[in-house]
Amino acid sequence: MRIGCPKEIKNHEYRVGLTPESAKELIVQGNEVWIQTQAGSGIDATDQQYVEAGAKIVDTPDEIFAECEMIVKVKEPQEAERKKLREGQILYTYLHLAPDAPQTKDLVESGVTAIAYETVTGPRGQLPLLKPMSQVAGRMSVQAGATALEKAHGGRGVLLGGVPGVMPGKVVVIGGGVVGFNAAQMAAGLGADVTILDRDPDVLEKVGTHFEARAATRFSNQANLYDAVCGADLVIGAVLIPGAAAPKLVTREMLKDMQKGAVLVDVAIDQGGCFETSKPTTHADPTYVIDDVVHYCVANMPGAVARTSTYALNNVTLPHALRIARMGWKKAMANDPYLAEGLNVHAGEVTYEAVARELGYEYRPVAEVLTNQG
Ligand SMILES: NC(=O)C1=CN([C@@H]2O[C@H](COP(=O)(O)OP(=O)(O)OC[C@H]3O[C@@H](n4cnc5c(N)ncnc54)[C@H](O)[C@@H]3O)[C@@H](O)[C@H]2O)C=CC1
Ligand SMILES: CC(=O)C(=O)O
Ligand SMILES: [Mg+2]
Repeated sequence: MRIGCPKEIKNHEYRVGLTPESAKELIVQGNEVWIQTQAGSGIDATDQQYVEAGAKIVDTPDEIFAECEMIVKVKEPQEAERKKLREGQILYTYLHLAPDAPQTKDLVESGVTAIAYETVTGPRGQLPLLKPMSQVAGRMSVQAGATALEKAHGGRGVLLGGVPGVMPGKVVVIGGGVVGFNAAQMAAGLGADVTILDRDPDVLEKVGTHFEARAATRFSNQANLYDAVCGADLVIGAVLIPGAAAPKLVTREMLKDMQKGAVLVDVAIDQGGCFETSKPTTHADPTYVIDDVVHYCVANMPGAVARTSTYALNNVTLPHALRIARMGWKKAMANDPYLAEGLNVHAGEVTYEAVARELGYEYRPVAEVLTNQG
């Protein structure tokens, strides 16, 4: 198979879909790999390293989108990239379609076969292709929140760990999954006063057992959320209903009762955000203030630590890429129901139920697509 990897074009996105090492694995298996010149510059991977791995360097994304059977990326295709997608082509990347009607429309109209990293599952229902980036974003969320809490950045002027004789900052983490767990680890490590809310009793048990006295756990209902959020210095939004738009758990109304200069970091922004007042921001201009509450809503947080993130991402995306290249996507999915969960759009139809429901498309189950000949 001819596989192409364009340079990412989202604001301050420095990751790359394929490292030179991953390109080499695909090439050793008999595939052709085309890399856009400078695609790896954000992680200091040179064109020469890709050439040594056996890849071909091409000048423009146009050549890649026109000639390659599978496109491997990191972020959802931007508008300019979507215009280049073709029927029958495989797009393998993060998509986050439920809150993104224009992207979904373009993918449907292009006829592309779009596999979303974030909805590929694992044997215990986990999201293994989302996990490493959630680990990164969870850890970064505390750094981002700590910076935003500084007075010069609009925050309350609170040091999360406090100092001897002064109370630490209060960190509230909504959602105790991968992002939430990693955020709590960082916050507790700094010595902050940490509370984790979730509505899944198993998650509450897991985080409660892990953190013991270093973090409190609370069931996520409206009363507990209100109480925790209004007393917080830093709130981290880390909820997920896989493939669906995030529920709005902190309303505009609640901001008025929050502390002046408190910070909301909405990691769930890629699924539309879990605070009513969230709107996507960029690394170039990451925060804005509403009702004296600082909002940080960067949708590609791991892009800022591109080196760590690219290698962590490639570790989990490459095995599936190798299988798709070896067998074709249909056979690879027929052999692996967890990969099949990743199919979001195929040949003009939406094949992921939560996305279809959210955006009003007819849902075409993947099983039907896979049994269809051709
Ligand atoms: N902004 C960024 O750069 C990045 C964003 N993310 C996003 O972060 C979000 C969280 O991802 P993960 O932690 O991997 O998901 P996860 O599935 O591991 O955890 C989500 C948790 O939210 C909980 N939850 C669901 N509804 C809830 C509610 N009403 N109240 C409290 N908890 C609730 C679930 O029980 C689960 O424990 C996703 O939207 C993901 O795409 C991930 C990586 C980077
Ligand atoms: C998961 C995601 O959206 C990211 O890593 O940018
Ligand atoms: Mg206020």
